Parts: sequence; structure tokens; C-alpha cells
Amino acid sequence: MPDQRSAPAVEEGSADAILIRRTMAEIGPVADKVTSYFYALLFVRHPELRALFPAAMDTQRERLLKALLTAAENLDDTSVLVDYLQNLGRGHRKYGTRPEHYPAVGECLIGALSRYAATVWSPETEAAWVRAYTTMSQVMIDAAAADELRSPPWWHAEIVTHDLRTPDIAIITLRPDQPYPFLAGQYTSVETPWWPRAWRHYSFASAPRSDGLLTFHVKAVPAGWVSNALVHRARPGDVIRLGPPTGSMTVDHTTDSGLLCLGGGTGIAPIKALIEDVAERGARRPVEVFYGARTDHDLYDIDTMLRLQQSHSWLSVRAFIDQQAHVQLPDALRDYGPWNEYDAYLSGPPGMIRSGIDTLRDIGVPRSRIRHDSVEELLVVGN
Ligand SMILES: NC(=O)C1=CN([C@@H]2O[C@H](COP(=O)(O)OP(=O)(O)OC[C@H]3O[C@@H](n4cnc5c(N)ncnc54)[C@H](O)[C@@H]3O)[C@@H](O)[C@H]2O)C=CC1
Repeated sequence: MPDQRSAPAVEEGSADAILIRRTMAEIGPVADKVTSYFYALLFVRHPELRALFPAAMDTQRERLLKALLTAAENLDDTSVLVDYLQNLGRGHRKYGTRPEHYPAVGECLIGALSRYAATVWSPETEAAWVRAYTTMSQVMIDAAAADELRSPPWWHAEIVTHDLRTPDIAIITLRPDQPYPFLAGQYTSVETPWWPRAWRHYSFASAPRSDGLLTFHVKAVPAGWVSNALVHRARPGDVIRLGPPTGSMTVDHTTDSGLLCLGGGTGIAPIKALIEDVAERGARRPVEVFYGARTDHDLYDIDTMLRLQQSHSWLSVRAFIDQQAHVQLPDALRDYGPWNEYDAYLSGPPGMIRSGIDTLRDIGVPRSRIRHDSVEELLVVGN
């Protein structure tokens, strides 16, 4: 019998969803151990799969757990879950994942969960996990197969310019080896030749261009292998790999509501892409940008933003520097507005996004009008 003590007072959802959430609640406090044990099982039982993963597994561990939690939380919300899994399936093509790998992963996952969620584990729980995993992996496999007909698993892209704007921020322009379709506001995953299979996310800093070139703003962060390689090692002529575009922080061109954009640090990159997108459509909708940084130095792209402001009467750019203003970026929103006719776009460190959401909700902006990339994904952005 499952242990009722660990179950929430009122449990809602399908029988399988309840059993799966109970397992997740049970493993929550020992999540690190579960993921380590899972990978140990996987690599011992299926050593041939080790080559699909990066040498350093730190970020990978967080990603597996995040995927499991997202799936468990949305088990009864089919459209959110299917969307998420299709994206995940398409994104797995760049790792070389094949349909026959899924059962091996499922078997080791259940092995790890049953060991660490022993008090709530039962034949019913196991059956619920087998059903859920089988359905979810089939969605990923089908999405990957459909994507094979339209897109390559990854793109090669050559660095054409590398502009070191500050000692730790570079603006990098790339030429993909074949057309790379994406929307302003989206992001992609990047792998460098120096750290094979370590993929990190970066937002596109420009709307799609007629010459097909792509731009990223990269800040080298402490212990960030990929970001340090891109800032300090990469040079024109080097070739990196890109995964497919993803993200829904895009402009809704079916309305002409204003855009309220909050860009913190290198989070200004996709905001610049959104401005270019609005400009290209020729719609004169108001775009209000709040650009924040900790120091003058970190406001590395202010000249570009001010130039854009000069060319577009509908654009307003306000810059905030923490050290001078003694307020954090989201607080600045309260002094302007009203914002209830605006769609809000948040881009920057996870803490800024979380507090930006709170501030906007607090001043009456509905959640449905607030867009940002997944905060969990951002934890592995830019490393
Ligand atoms: N699509 C996206 O959302 C993108 C996100 N990023 C992320 O942006 C970050 C940029 O890093 P840095 O330049 O070092 O940023 P940073 O740590 O220097 O902060 C930039 C701005 O955000 C504000 N801020 C930071 N933490 C906050 C918090 N907890 N509450 C309220 N405001 C806060 C600061 O006041 C500052 O104005 C990285 O974490 C990167 O992953 C970068 C590009 C795109």
C-alpha cells in the first residue's frame, strides 16, 4: 500500500497522475541521489550510451530532473505536456538519440525511482510510470521522426565576427551552413568544438536577416565552460553547432498592443530582436524598454539601443544601473505606466524574471500578457 502520510491533503487528477506526483514528492529531497543513481545504472547497463552525453554531467543532471518535474506537473494538461515533449523530442535529435534508446532510459529511470521512492512504490505505481513513460517517449519519438522530414538535427555555423565588448562579454556573428529559420525572441542551443556534447542556450540578438547571419551576446560566467570558450577562445573561422530554434517569447502580430520589455544584462539580446521585428512590420506600436545592469560597464549595448530609439519614434529606452539607483530593475516599472494595455516581455537572470513577474502581477498586468523563457531552462542558459 502506498504510504498515505506523504500524500497531500487533497489529491486531484487521474489515478496515474496522483501516483506519479507522490513519487516525485518522495524523491524531491533526494533528487541529486536519484539522478546520479539513474545515470550510473544507465551507463553500467548500456555503456554504448555514454558517448551521447557530455564529459561533465552537472548540467545534464539538472535537465533530466527538470524534464521529469515538468512532465509530472502537467500530466493531466495534455496540450502543455504534448507541446513540451514534442519540443524535447525534436531537441534530442542533435544528441543522436534513436527510438531504441528510450526503453533503456525508461528501465533505468524506473530502477532509480523505485529505489529512492521505496515507501510509496507499489505495483500500481510502477504500472503508472510505465504507462506515462511509454506515452511520453512515443510523443518524443514521433516528433523527432516528423522533424526529420523538415530539418537537419543540427546546423554548423561559422563565426564571422567576434567583438569583445567588455572583458567578459562578446557579440558573436555566425553564418549557418544552411538556412536557419527562426522567429525574433527565440533561442537555440549551442555546442562548441572545445566541449563536445555540452549544449547551452543563447537567445538570438537580431530578428532574421536577409543575409542569413545570426548574432548572440555571450557573457563568460564563472565555471561556465561553454560561455568562457565562446568569449575567450572562439575566433572568426571557428565552427560551432546549433540546435533547432525554440521559445515562445515572440511578438504577437495579430494585435497592435504595446510591448513592455525588461532586459537585464545580456537579457537585452532578444529584446533587440523584438524591436527589429516590430520595426520590420512597419507597425507603429509603442515599445518601452527597461534595460538594467549592475554597472556602467555591463550596459554594453546601450549605444545600439539609443541608436534604435533615435530611428524609431515609437521606441523608448530607459537604462538603470543598480549601483547608482539602488533599486533592482523590476522596481523601476512601478514609476511608469500604466501597463495594462501592454504585453510584457522579460529577459534576463532567473531572479529578475521571477521578481519581474511578481511586480507586473502586483501592478495589475494579467499573467497571460507576460512572456518569458522557461526559468528552469534559464538556469542552464549562458553557462
Ligand atoms: N531569454 C532570456 O531570458 C535571456 C536570459 N539571459 C540571462 O540573463 C542573465 C544575464 O546575466 P548578467 O548580465 O550577469 O545579469 P546581472 O546579474 O548582472 O543582472 C542584470 C540585471 O538584472 C537585475 N537583476 C538580477 N537579479 C535580480 C533579482 N533577483 N531581482 C531583480 N532584479 C535582478 C539586475 O538588477 C540587473 O539590472 C544570465 O543569467 C542569462 O542566462 C540572457 C539572455 C537571454
